Amino acid sequence: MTLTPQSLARYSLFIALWLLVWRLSVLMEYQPHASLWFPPAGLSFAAFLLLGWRALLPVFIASFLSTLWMYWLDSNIVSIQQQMTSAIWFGFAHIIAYGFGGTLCGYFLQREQRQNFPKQIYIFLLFGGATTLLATFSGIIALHLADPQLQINFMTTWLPWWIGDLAGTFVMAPIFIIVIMKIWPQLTDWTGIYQQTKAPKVTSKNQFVVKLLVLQLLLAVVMIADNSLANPALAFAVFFLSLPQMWIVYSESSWRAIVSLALTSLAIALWVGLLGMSDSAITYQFALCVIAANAYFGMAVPNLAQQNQVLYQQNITDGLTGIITRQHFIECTEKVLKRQILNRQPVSLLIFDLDHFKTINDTYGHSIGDEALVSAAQAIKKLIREGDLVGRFGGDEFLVLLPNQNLSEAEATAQRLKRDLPTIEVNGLQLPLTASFGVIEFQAHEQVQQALIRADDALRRAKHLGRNKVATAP
Ligand SMILES: Nc1nc2c(ncn2[C@@H]2O[C@H](COP(=O)(O)OP(=O)(O)OP(=O)(O)O)[C@@H](O)[C@H]2O)c(=O)[nH]1
Repeated sequence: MTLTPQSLARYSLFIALWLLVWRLSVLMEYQPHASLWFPPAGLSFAAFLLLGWRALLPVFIASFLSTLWMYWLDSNIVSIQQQMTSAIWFGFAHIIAYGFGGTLCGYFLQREQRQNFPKQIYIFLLFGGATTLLATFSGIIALHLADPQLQINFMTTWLPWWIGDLAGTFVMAPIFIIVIMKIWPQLTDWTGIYQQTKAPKVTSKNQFVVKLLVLQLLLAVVMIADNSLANPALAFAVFFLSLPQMWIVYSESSWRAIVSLALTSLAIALWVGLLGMSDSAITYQFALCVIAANAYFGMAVPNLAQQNQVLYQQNITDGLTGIITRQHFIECTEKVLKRQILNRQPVSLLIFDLDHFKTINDTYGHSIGDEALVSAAQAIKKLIREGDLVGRFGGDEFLVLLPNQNLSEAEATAQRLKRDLPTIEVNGLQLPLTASFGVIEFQAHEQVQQALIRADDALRRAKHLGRNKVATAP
């Protein structure tokens, strides 16, 4: 790693941000060694996730300085040597857990990029949960090593510690990932994760603010009720927050959903601090983690819907010619038939096959053959009416559905298409395409498959008649 003035400035900015976030968290300490909400955990996790081992030193320095800052804020006088020892132990405990968990999480997330968004979410949640748990244990061990005289009740310490780190990581790491990408814009590999989580439709800022207000109002009602009515079960009403949060997830961009989660988590911490509700703090933080995890899975839904749409389009479109596939043509035909039967209108079907197409392939090569197929499909698309349908039957055979045309009208259409088939240019030579056509009109209650068989018979007759002909079936 070469340290340029620019990278030095970036690392310094990161350390300053870490300390600022840390200061905000310790304001919400509700139990010795446990912040109600510990966003620096999210920042360290995000840093290792994106920067890998390059985050080791800056995270260590930030954690080291925060311990010294804590001693400075604390009125207890502790020797400088003791302060340094604690700072080193805490720094190590922090970087071991977050370095290991965050870097591994980053590795697995990058492997999954652009492929499976729900899988990326559970990788994030799994590693986030395990890393914060590891950080809790390594932190408590560091606490003991830093001052063996300190009486720590492990059983009452680990859960509030873990849940604070967990909330800080689950809720804040996604925001910090974006912040870190702003500090290190060259981390472009990661922008894909956010691009693919964009909701298809984004509402106005005002609508978003209204949703945020509803969320905050509901939180205020729960908090005040929990504080004023002597019923501990009321704290569980905080799970209702998942309703407005999911409303935001489904109707806003992922960025807004993430911002809303961060604001809610900050508001919960502030309310608990303001009303002195440390007894229910854990319930609120657990609820927040569950709401955040749900919200991330919810974000995958618009993304999956978009992917589905793309797959559906690929499924119904012929890759070469861009017209619809045989299967989709049949499905559309079934729908048209139902409508036309109701309206008592005729429907006709053409099937045509390019003449001596094999010779084109054999003489000029498959790419010229492909070009001929594309030209034929595009030309037919232009020659038919808006309500007509053209599809590829397979190979060099095409289908055209003609609603509101009876057999003689459809025959005339086939003659017109035959006449106007395109000419392709090969090595400066003009090569006119010709085709043979089979035409039928749907009979009452006739199934599409039966109609296709009749049209194919007519096509074969057109071929036998010498090609470049139109044959009809009665
Ligand atoms: N280039 C290209 N060729 C294809 C494609 N699909 C099928 N073919 C070829 O199209 C040819 C179809 O030939 P046929 O319809 O059996 O016969 P033909 O030479 O057109 O003769 P007639 O239909 O009897 O006039 C075969 O040589 C296939 O290999 C494709 O997507 N691209």
